Amino acid sequence: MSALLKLQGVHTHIGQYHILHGVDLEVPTGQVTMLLGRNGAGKTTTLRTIMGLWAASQGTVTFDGQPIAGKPTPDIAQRGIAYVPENMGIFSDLSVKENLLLAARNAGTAEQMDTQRLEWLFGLFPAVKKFWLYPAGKLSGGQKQMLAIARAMVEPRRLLLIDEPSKGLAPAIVQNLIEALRELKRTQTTVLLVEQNFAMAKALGDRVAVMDDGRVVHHGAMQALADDEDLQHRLLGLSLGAHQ
Ligand SMILES: Nc1ncnc2c1ncn2[C@@H]1O[C@H](COP(=O)(O)OP(=O)(O)OP(=O)(O)O)[C@@H](O)[C@H]1O
Repeated sequence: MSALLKLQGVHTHIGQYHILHGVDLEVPTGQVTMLLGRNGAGKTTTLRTIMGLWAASQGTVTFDGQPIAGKPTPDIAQRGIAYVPENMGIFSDLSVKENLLLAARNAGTAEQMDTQRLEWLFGLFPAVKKFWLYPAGKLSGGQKQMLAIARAMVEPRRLLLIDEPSKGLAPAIVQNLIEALRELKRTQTTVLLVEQNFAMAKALGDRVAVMDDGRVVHHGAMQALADDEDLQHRLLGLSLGAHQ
């Protein structure tokens, strides 16, 4: 399986702090790769470094065979990478429709949005259709996540980076989100998904990379980690049965 995205020996400094210490990571085409690890392990910094929001001080980032480290963020986005940050970047006062329109670079009105694509997104995220004319701020936490992901996908993308979509959501809502992302997975979109919720990771991941202290300390099949409670405990500090 070829890697759509590859990081080799990536170091990132934020000001005087040395945060990433040589990250090696491969994201295979058409699969969901989970990026796990304890708080502060460097997961968000890795996504931001891929997007060019932090500059890698050393190492290479290759997307579709082309080096992208050091390129400006709009250039990286233009190549087909979309980023859904943890705070989602939704405009609360604008309607769901307006939020989507803003993300559609080539559409000035809803009528100009690719209708087939819009229907596809409505199918994946029914809340987006249901609350089309509502202010986005009125949506629940789970619905906002779905809107944020729909925004990232309003134009065809080759790689989605999603940062902890389950954060702060009630378990029933997490379940809805898992269902929606399962649908997305069926479309073979390539996804790199940061998560702390192990149930979500198990439900969605094909591959997994685990970070600790600014490095990837484990990578492999998600199923192998899901089947190995000792390894989960060692890598993630999960107490047995927790987060399941
Ligand atoms: N803007 C910043 N300035 C200084 N240090 C930062 C900054 N952003 C992150 N860090 C530090 O970098 C380290 C990695 O943070 P990062 O957010 O990448 O971790 P994470 O694995 O995503 O964790 P979390 O799940 O808590 O978000 C942490 O020690 C954090 O305090």
